[in-house]
Amino acid sequence: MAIVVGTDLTKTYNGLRAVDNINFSIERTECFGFLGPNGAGKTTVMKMISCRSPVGSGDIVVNNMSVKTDARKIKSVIGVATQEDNLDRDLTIFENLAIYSRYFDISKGVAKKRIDKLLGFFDLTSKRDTRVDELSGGMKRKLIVARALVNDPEILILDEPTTGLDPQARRQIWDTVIRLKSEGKTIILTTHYMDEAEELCDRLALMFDGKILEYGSPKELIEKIIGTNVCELYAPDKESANEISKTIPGSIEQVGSRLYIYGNDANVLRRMCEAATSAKHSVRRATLEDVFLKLTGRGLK
Ligand SMILES: Nc1ncnc2c1ncn2[C@@H]1O[C@H](COP(=O)(O)OP(=O)(O)OP(=O)(O)O)[C@@H](O)[C@H]1O
Repeated sequence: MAIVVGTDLTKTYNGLRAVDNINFSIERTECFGFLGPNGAGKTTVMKMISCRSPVGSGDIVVNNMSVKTDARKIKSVIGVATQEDNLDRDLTIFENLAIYSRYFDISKGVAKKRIDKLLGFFDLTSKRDTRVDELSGGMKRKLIVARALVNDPEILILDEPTTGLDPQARRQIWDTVIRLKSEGKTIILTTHYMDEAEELCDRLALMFDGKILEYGSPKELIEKIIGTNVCELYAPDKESANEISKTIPGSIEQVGSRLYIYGNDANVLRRMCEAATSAKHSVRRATLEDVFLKLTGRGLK
């Protein structure tokens, strides 16, 4: 059953259509991702879902309530881990969480129990009384996610949860998302990392220039738009890539001197490239990055 439904959603900033007539439906307890490059409109959608920015036109219904009329109630069922670090740097981890819990009128006793549980869950108990200033980037990010859970929301929004983190801290956030999902939370996340989207998301909306280009599970999207494999071919220059592309049948994308040749059978792809040119090439499994490249002519970065 859908828990969040966006219909004909548009948002314009000074004439710029940051979100351009999109439709989406997020199921209860799934992890749904908005994947797209910088400026695609992902954060703007998150702000509208969480009632932090009014919808331009169209509507979003959360738990059968419209963001236009029921913002207060919707805010009580959503937790938001924002992209920017807006923690209070002079306060400790515990104080940051305790202050936040007051916005939701949670009694001191309940808040303390919930915070202690969250600190355990996020492996931050030993840092309970440490000031935010003294935490690593990964710990701060975990604290931002923990803070989003203080009101025990049904829906957790994670806006670019791992941008700028090292691989180990990234993995910790991923494990946390997987655990929260298994506990029944609905998770909505934005990312421009295709590996993150593939690892965490049950379904995805691929966003570009304010629009949703495609919608589905990572596997469905890859199979539908690319197939199973990609041969990446490195021509000496753009002109020769152009010439080579004319001799290879099938679905091809060119970016400068590089050709991306799509197909299902790795051996067929390899033989096709070998027959066409002596230029260096390699065959690998298709990814969401390939899907983006094919749909937009550019990558996610
Ligand atoms: N408050 C604002 N005022 C004016 N323009 C805005 C505002 N917020 C976002 N925009 C513009 O809207 C577009 C979409 O921005 P948004 O932050 O939603 O994209 P994004 O996909 O989340 O990008 P990123 O990955 O960089 O966070 C961009 O062109 C951005 O400059």
